[in-house]
Amino acid sequence: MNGTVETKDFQPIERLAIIGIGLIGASIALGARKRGLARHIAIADRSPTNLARAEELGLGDSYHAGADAAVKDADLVICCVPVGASGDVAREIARGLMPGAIVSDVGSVKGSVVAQMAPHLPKSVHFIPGHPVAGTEFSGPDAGLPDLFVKRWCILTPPDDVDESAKERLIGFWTALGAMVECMSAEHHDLVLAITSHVPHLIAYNIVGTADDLEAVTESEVMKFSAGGFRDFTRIAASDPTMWRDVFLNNREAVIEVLGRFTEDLIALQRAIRWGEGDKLFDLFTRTRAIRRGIIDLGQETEAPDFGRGGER
Ligand SMILES: NC(=O)C1=CN([C@@H]2O[C@H](COP(=O)(O)OP(=O)(O)OC[C@H]3O[C@@H](n4cnc5c(N)ncnc54)[C@H](O)[C@@H]3O)[C@@H](O)[C@H]2O)C=CC1
Ligand SMILES: O=C(O)C(=O)Cc1ccc(O)cc1
Repeated sequence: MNGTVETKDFQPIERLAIIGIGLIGASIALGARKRGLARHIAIADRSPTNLARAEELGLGDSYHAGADAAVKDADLVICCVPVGASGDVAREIARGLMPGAIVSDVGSVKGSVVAQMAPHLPKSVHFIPGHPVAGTEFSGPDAGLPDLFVKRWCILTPPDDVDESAKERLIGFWTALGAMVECMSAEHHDLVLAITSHVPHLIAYNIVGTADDLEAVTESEVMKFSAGGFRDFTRIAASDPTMWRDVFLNNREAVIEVLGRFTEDLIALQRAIRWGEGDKLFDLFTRTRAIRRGIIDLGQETEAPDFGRGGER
């Protein structure tokens, strides 16, 4: 366990309930413990194996097979399950929630999570969905990292009539975990993430599948001659199948919109290669190089730790 880090100006949460103790739930638990952000961390998971492992790792203070027991008296509840399970969790916790509690989540899709959860939650709680844009290709409680969110964005999608003090409290929590917070609508989030995360993951799954299906190239050749680009795709394509199945099924519209644009642009590139239009290729590659350099100038590539590789085990 890492030592406690002083976090100024954040009044600790009395009882933090984490529902789903996988990569993200465990990283929140470890990060909150390290920084003294919660007096009691209650953990629930429907997998007895993951719950037992969380207890072995000492991720929390109490462990519950049922989410309803974990949320009792909790002032902050964070749902950290695959997005397709959000509705089930909301239904399960609804009756146990304390009036005035903040209920949030970490799902990679927001519109569908709101549609699944909001109808079940009592009006007496503050529902403020969230998404830390940080992760790795690993899953389960062993994958948790206390500094996963440091210098990473966390997007919140508060409703228009959000209680401002509840919103500030949640922003304070994520900031104390080391994240930078930005608010936007759920719909906008889903479009932005479709292009920056969801479609890139789909491309990785597809190219690794295509390589695996190529009869003329053996699997050992793929492994042996993987140059940098392909290796990066294989890391992404090792991401959790349940989580990513749920992402695509729950962000259908935005993913299909972005895929349509992507396919058109790919066909244009195919044409340029077929007809030897080197200028077109050169112009695009020049434009994309500038985008990468812009990301580095923003400090998002050099300063943030590379958990993708560092966390490999
Ligand atoms: N993996 C990543 O890099 C990132 C994931 N996310 C989002 O975080 C959420 C969790 O992802 P991970 O932590 O990676 O997944 P994970 O697979 O590591 O953990 C999910 C946990 O939820 C539990 N669970 C599933 N259904 C449940 C239910 N109905 N009740 C209680 N527990 C249940 C599972 O047993 C498992 O322990 C997902 O919604 C994902 O979209 C967000 C940012 C990054
Ligand atoms: O491992 C990677 O490269 C990721 O992209 C991690 C990730 C996965 C899902 C998210 O919603 C946010 C971050």
